[in-house]
Amino acid sequence: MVLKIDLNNVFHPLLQDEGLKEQDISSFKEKFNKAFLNLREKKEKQELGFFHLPYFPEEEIVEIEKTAQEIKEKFSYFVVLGIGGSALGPLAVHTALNNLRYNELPDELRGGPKFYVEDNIDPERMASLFKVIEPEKTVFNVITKSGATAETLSQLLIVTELLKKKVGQRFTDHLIFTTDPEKGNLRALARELGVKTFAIPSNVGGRFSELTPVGLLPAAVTGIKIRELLAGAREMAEKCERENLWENPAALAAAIHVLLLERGKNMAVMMPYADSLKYMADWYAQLLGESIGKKLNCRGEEVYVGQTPVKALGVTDQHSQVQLYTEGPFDKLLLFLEVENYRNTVVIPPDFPQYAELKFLGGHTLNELIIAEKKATEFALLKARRPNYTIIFPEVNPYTVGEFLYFLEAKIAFMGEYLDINAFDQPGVEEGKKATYALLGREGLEEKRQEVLRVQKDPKYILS
Ligand SMILES: O=P(O)(O)OC[C@H]1O[C@H](O)[C@H](O)[C@@H](O)[C@@H]1O
Repeated sequence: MVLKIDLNNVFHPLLQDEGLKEQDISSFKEKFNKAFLNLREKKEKQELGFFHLPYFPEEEIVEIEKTAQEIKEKFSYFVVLGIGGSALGPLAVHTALNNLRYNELPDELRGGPKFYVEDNIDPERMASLFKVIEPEKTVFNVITKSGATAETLSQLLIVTELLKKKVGQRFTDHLIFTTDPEKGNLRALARELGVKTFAIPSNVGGRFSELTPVGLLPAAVTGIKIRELLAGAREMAEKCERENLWENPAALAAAIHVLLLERGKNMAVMMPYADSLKYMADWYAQLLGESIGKKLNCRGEEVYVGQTPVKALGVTDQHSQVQLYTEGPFDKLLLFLEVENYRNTVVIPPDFPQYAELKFLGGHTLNELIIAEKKATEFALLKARRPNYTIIFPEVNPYTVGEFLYFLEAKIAFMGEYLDINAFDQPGVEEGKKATYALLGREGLEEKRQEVLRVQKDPKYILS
């Protein structure tokens, strides 16, 4: 049961000039050959670690499984403290593969402890977490690739104080760190305190790190078969090695994105028709947004390139955003996520004579209805000349999720090459980070603080 990628509605004649022709892909072959060789070289030189993650070392998998088992036996709550690439993957995979009401299930029906991913530092949210967990029965998995993210480290300080109050010097038994093997404050702290720590390979950036302990430990703790996730990723990795553009799913999808971007499709909507895949659109938003949104190309020229990620949910957003997608500006490429076999079937009862007008619904299942609505929306968009493509999950399971994650990561790597940009950095977020530290009074940033404060707000533009 493998993932399928249906590209019909990118090449369909009904799209007229809004779509692509097969010749467009043929004329892209030279770019592909160059990108393919570049990526292969970067892979061989160990510059791009995510390519190697499906082949994660056996001893590390065993260690993750062993730790997960110990956590399940000893703790009732597992809390991830992390943000961006250190939170979106764990949340997306958990939502995809565990029961949608996981935390509400009785203990015997859950795969592990209650699970929370605390990315935002909204004080109301943090305070409310402390109302539902019992710190003495909680393990906090602090995840940060850089080991330096202010939000995550603030959370660490907060939970350390809480734990010290509740369990005294044994507070380190309630912490697990996941961070760079060498660099950053968290690694230094781990050494000093003797906290159990997992490493994120140094050549893997945060948003590409789901198949490292960042995602694998939380997944294993909540009962997800991580070996299946990796096996799915391996199958996709092999496909993304194919040297023929038409047969290489990541390279082909990336070519489609870039060709359509050149024709003004500067927005990329991801619309899963499954609540379980809802947070995949959040994970993908970071992957696409941070990787492809760039001011400079690799030669230092100003290019201001990017494809704005848009998150939607089928069928919910049919009743909210689809009007815009069908009739608004011709600036979007849509990616649907379709599920062939949902893990549950719900029948719409057939015999309610008093509801005569609803007869056409009765006897079907919600499964048929949601699939029909997806196909109908896809058709309506096609008729409105809106290019779209679909990733089909025969079923949402660890194997297909592993394939899916790797496919999108490899697609982004190809897009970066085609566009001649560095898809693996995020210089645009540094200014804001520095300004935050400056406002909080960090040493050595007085000049920055003054600069931020000089940008005065004009009261005439503040209405109340
Ligand atoms: O994992 P961390 O180092 O804590 O980083 C968390 C996030 O921080 C940043 O703002 C970066 O732009 C993201 O790419 C990253 O995922």
